[in-house]
Amino acid sequence: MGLKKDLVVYQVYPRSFKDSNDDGIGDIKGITSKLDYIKSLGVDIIWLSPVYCSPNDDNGYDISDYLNINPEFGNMKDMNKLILEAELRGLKIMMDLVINHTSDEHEWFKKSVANDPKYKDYYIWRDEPNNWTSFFGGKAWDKIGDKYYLHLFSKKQPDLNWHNPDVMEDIKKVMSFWLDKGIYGFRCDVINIIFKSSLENGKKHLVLTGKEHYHQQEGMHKILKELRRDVLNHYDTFTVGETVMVTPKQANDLIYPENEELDMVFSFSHMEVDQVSNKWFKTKFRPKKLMKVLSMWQKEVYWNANYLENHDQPRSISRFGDDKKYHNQSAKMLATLLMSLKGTPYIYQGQEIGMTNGEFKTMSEFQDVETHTIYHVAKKLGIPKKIRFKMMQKTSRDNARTPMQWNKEGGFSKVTPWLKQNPNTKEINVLDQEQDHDSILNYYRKLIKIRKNNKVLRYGEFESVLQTKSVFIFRRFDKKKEAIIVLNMSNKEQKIKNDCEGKLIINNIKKNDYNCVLSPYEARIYIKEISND
Ligand SMILES: O=C(CO)[C@@H](O)[C@H](O)[C@H](O)CO[C@H]1O[C@H](CO)[C@@H](O)[C@H](O)[C@H]1O
Ligand SMILES: [Ca+2]
Repeated sequence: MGLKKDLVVYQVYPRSFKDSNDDGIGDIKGITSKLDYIKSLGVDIIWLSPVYCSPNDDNGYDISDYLNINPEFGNMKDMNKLILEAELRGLKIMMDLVINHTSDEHEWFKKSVANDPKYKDYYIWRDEPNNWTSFFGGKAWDKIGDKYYLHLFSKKQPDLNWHNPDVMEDIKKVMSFWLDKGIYGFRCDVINIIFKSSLENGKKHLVLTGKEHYHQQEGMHKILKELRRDVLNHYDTFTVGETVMVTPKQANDLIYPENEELDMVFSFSHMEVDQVSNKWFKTKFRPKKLMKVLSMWQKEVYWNANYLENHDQPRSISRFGDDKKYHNQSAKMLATLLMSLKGTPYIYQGQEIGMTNGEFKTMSEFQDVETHTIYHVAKKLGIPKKIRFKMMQKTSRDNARTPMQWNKEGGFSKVTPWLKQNPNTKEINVLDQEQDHDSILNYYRKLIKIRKNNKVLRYGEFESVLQTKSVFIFRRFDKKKEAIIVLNMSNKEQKIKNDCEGKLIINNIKKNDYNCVLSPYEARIYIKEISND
């Protein structure tokens, strides 16, 4: 995979990044206007969440035309300019490939409903639904005319029928279209559920009844091999799969080079350390659980796609850190963790300045389809109003989607944004942090530079050294060098047995003496030569 392993990815959620035409919605010209900022972070690839035509039932993850740009975000000319201007700055663009489903307003679905001979089997139709349930809660089937169609997400996101070779051919054309435009690769949305082996009833579960019939099926591997052989291998590409409920073994099956499928996958185990049974039932965060899960994936998986945030998860500082008293220290501690793990690091917009969860006061302030459908399910389950609203405040994906905070006033748009801006933009914003040498933003820049200048942090093996209730120490090593990463993941001072050896190359708390007492959320990286005598 060569140099791909060196690259750092920055995820942009276009709707919330930068509005260039004062309609309160982020757009492509807005992203182009911030390319110098993105470049200044030291990242190499921009992952763009969907910018294709979409009725926005699921904010673009419901695509009605794969070959055209959502007018809310601009047009193809704007997109070509973004690709060109990025290239001029040595930045690559990765698109979101959403091929488990389309929008119900996509031509293919309209023709399928109309029983057009070519398209009638582009989707999954049945006379009677089975008992499968949707990722967004509720049943996974809806009726049009006398037939039911499957939708594992919202009812406006009908699943494509991947048993149909015409679907494969059309998706190959979509991928080639964008690669011919100079796109560097794809983040493949829920790619390990696209092949439904059978439509039998599933074993009943609180969430995702039926998953055994579509999760990680053999047919999926065949599809990925064909897309690799017939499209991706004809270009220099980078692919990462979003693979829900994946195990380390299943991840390796998808990414081992000899399998010719994907370069890496996003797993979810570390995103489930503060919940019971599903993401809506949150529990107290115990750092040791995160240490354990991350260490297991570091040890068992060929190459990891490391992330702590994305557009579907609440902000990491509000989950795993302290977004008040120790905002600066804990954001930097989490940054040190992310950039020191073995694998490709993904930074989500706003994470580099320590953006926190949103400040939603009423359900009407939430825009996310999943938040509203789950709130409805919680109501039907008899969960009291106050509790179910608190659940949404903690778990809603909108926590990650509040407008990017460019300055004290916000700076995302001159008009009221599509989603409530977090008033703490007064304290947490790019402009202030640009000018503050000790800011989270400048700490991320230092970390990314250190990772680029230290091969051991990019390719070194991983070994966990210490995991206590609060302290995580691990090492990265190769034949010549060793890096020791020391993290206090708690808001209390912690003592570690012995002083760390080697040269201290970065730390997040200014002190006179870096001894074996770690301040709250303290982080350190030491590097030392390995002597072979
Ligand atoms: O976050 C999730 C799992 O905990 C789910 O909400 C999410 O639906 C799942 O991970 C799949 O996400 C992807 O596909 C969805 C359907 O396209 C889209 O809503 C998400 O934004 C996307 O990341
Ligand atoms: Ca706009």
